[in-house]
Amino acid sequence: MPPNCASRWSRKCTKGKTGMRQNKKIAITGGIGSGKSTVARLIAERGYDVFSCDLIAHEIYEEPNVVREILREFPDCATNGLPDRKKLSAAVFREKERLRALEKITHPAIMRKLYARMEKALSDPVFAEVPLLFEGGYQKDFDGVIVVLREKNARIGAVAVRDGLSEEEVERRIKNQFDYENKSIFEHTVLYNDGDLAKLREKVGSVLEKFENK
Ligand SMILES: CC(C)(COP(=O)(O)OP(=O)(O)OC[C@H]1O[C@@H](n2cnc3c(N)ncnc32)[C@H](O)[C@@H]1O)[C@@H](O)C(=O)NCCC(=O)NCCS
Ligand SMILES: Nc1ncnc2c1ncn2[C@@H]1O[C@H](COP(=O)(O)OP(=O)(O)OP(=O)(O)O)[C@@H](O)[C@H]1O
Repeated sequence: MPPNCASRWSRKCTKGKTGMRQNKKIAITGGIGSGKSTVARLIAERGYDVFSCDLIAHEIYEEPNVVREILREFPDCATNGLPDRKKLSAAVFREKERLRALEKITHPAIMRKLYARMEKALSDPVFAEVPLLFEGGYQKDFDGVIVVLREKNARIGAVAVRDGLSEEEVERRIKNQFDYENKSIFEHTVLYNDGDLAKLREKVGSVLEKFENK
């Protein structure tokens, strides 16, 4: 089924106070390499609209306002007058304060774009992959949250291979993320990515049933 096709879902969008269509918004989150994008793809395959903050995070580097602010805050991370992702990455993942400064610029721009897209989405529910949901306190803006959990060594190995990073570089990113292993996440829908892709597909099916029947 093509993405954006909501026709097979019997659930109709409800109307809010403004009379505007209101679709239920579900965030997909989890640590680096946990399988968020894979889960997002499996959900999209079933015809739901699914957005990705990772993709939007790349798009905003085309926005003149964002570029200007990043260059002002990180003049040492430019190449040919534009923000250089490699230099930024080397700077921010080593120093929490610099990461917070970058996020202060990027997160509002990312979330603005995401909310605008979700408002226009056709499917109900609509999903969004939001890697830094808890770090940014954005969970309150969603009607539901799916937390994808995967064993740490499997995450590190998969990301190192996928992105050509060293295991130390992956661990550095994990250290800057929400501690899914020690924090209470069990009020949300937890999806354990602890098997092969077929098993994950099955689990995604069960989770979707839960949201369809709510
Ligand atoms: C620092 C940047 C330039 C590094 O770019 P690079 O191309 O090397 O990595 P990329 O963007 O593909 O991210 C790879 C992975 O790193 C992790 N990561 C990215 N940003 C962050 C962050 N702010 N905190 C912790 N982990 C992060 C994510 O798991 C992500 O999937 C870039 O990640 C960035 O602009 N980050 C700030 C925007 C942001 O917070 N993005 C997260 C999605 S909401
Ligand atoms: N159950 C699984 N079986 C085999 N490979 C998997 C499984 N889940 C995820 N992977 C692989 O692990 C890697 C990381 O998964 P994915 O990209 O979905 O994670 P992510 O949480 O979106 O990562 P990031 O935070 O870096 O964006 C990918 O190469 C993916 O194909």
